[in-house]
Amino acid sequence: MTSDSPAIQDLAHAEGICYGCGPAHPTGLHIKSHWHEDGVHVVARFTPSDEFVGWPGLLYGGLLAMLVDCHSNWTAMAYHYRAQGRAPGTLPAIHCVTAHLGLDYVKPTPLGRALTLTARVEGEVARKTRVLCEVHAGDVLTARGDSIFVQVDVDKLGSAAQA
Ligand SMILES: CCCCCCCCCCCC(=O)SCCNC(=O)CCNC(=O)[C@H](O)C(C)(C)COP(=O)(O)OP(=O)(O)OC[C@H]1O[C@@H](n2cnc3c(N)ncnc32)[C@H](O)[C@@H]1OP(=O)(O)O
Repeated sequence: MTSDSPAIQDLAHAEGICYGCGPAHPTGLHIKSHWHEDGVHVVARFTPSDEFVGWPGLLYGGLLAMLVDCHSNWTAMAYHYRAQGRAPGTLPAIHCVTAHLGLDYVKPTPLGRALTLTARVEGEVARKTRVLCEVHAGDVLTARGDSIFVQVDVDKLGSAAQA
């Protein structure tokens, strides 16, 4: 993993204020996604602190959904940039939103341990893109995502919310 290079979020949308992945959110999670050296997967690491507790010692499932949502979405966007033969941060910017978030909780996810999220596009990258994501705590697979992300014209998102 090329984690010493800038994250896709920092390259593509440094001013982003998404709670999960926006680099500019003052108190957000600041999820950072990087291409794996295999050129197929996009990887993020996150160590949940005790405030995100569900059952004692275990991660709250909603937080896990946030991690999978944001990382999978950035995986979709990274594939879009690559399919167009250009780097994140080049114009025009590419934006996707979650249409469907699918998540299986496979094993309890511990607090205080580094989680590794490994995602890839399944099938073709297109306006509607399917992303598979696995969450591991050490060697243990704790969650599996299967989600759909749709490319949008971001200028229309705000007006849609006010309609
Ligand atoms: C500044 C920016 C920073 C960007 C910084 C990044 C921030 C990251 C944020 C993390 C991600 C989020 O949480 S985003 C926030 C949560 N998501 C949202 O608010 C999205 C709300 N939903 C929508 O706006 C809309 O439903 C859309 C855009 C998803 C789709 O509407 P549309 O544009 O009219 O397109 P539509 O024709 O209906 O659908 C396109 C294709 O997707 C399929 N499709 C649509 N919905 C679904 C669905 N639930 N499950 C499966 N497939 C679906 C359709 O069948 C179709 O397939 P086919 O016929 O073509 O085969």
